[in-house]
Amino acid sequence: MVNLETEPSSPFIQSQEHRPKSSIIIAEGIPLIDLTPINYKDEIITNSLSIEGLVKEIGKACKEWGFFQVINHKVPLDKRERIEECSRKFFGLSLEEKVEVRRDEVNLLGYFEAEHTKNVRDWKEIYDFNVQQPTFIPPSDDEQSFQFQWENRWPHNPPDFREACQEYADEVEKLAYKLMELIAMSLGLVPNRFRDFFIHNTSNIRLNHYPPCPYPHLALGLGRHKDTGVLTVLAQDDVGGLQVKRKSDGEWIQVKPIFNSFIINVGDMIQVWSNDAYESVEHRVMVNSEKDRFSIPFFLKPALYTDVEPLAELTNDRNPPKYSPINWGKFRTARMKSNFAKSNVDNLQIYHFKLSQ
Ligand SMILES: O=C(O)CCC(=O)C(=O)O
Ligand SMILES: [Fe+2]
Repeated sequence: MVNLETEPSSPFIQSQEHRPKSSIIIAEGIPLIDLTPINYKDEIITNSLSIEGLVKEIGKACKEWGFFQVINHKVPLDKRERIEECSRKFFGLSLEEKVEVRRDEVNLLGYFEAEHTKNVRDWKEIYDFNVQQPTFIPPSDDEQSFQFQWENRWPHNPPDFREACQEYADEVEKLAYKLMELIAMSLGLVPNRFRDFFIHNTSNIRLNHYPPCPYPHLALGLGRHKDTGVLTVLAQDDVGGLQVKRKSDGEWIQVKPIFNSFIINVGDMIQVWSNDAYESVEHRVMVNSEKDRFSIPFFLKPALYTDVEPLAELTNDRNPPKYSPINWGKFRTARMKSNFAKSNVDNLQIYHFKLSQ
């Protein structure tokens, strides 16, 4: 095991300003939203009084926090427990077995134990799979001759791993689409405004394992970052450690685990579509010296060929578009290339597409 106290050059060590403080703020926390009013089978939500209230709550949470928690979301608990169990079993395997499905330079799906965020190594191991298979790959153009591969790598153990992952993915994806309808309505758009962007989606699920760390004052499970996609639906266990940067004052606020709830956050692409009405907010994960922590984010992402730009309905002469179009496939490829290696250049961010006003 690495000793961070005696190895000041260890890749895990956060610079002074990014180390977690010993006093943590739990405060009021992010808004808690009850989704009971949405009765989703397959039909699009129809407007009613209770839905109007829900839409307002969601709009306010997206504006003020970029984060909220939901309960009564209809994702069956047994499916969530099944994937959580499979995740524990998979990470409990020997390293030799896990690296059989390890990520490589052309296919970034599978197991990985050496992720860096902002050039500092995270105290965690992960497993990624794509929700839609096969992933639709648009033909490459001259600018982008490099193509990543997108095939899931399923481990043999535990034997029901693949089934548990796919079953859970179906359920959590439905919830994400319902939330996108509510978010569309909160922006004054028709509920299905975003639907077409996801026909060939590149959404993925990540299993995160944060082992106990003897140096929680020096390292982070996951360094500060914003999610690049559209929307994240996160299942965290009861250990806690996720912190969100509060927009009002920049303080790091701990997100209290609530049994059978999901944490939802706005990603960079909603920020662009909404022309900054809803901003993607920084978050990070603290480690602790005693307990393993597990979490499972679902990242809703558009098709690779999507050009993401401020929506026409949300811009006008007084509020002109703040971004030039961002091609999701190119953006993602640039990010994935930079994720792989430690580098000193800042990776591609949406602010690089900001138009000067
Ligand atoms: O583990 C968590 O609570 C958060 C994970 C996260 O932010 C991410 O994987 O992007
Ligand atoms: Fe994140």
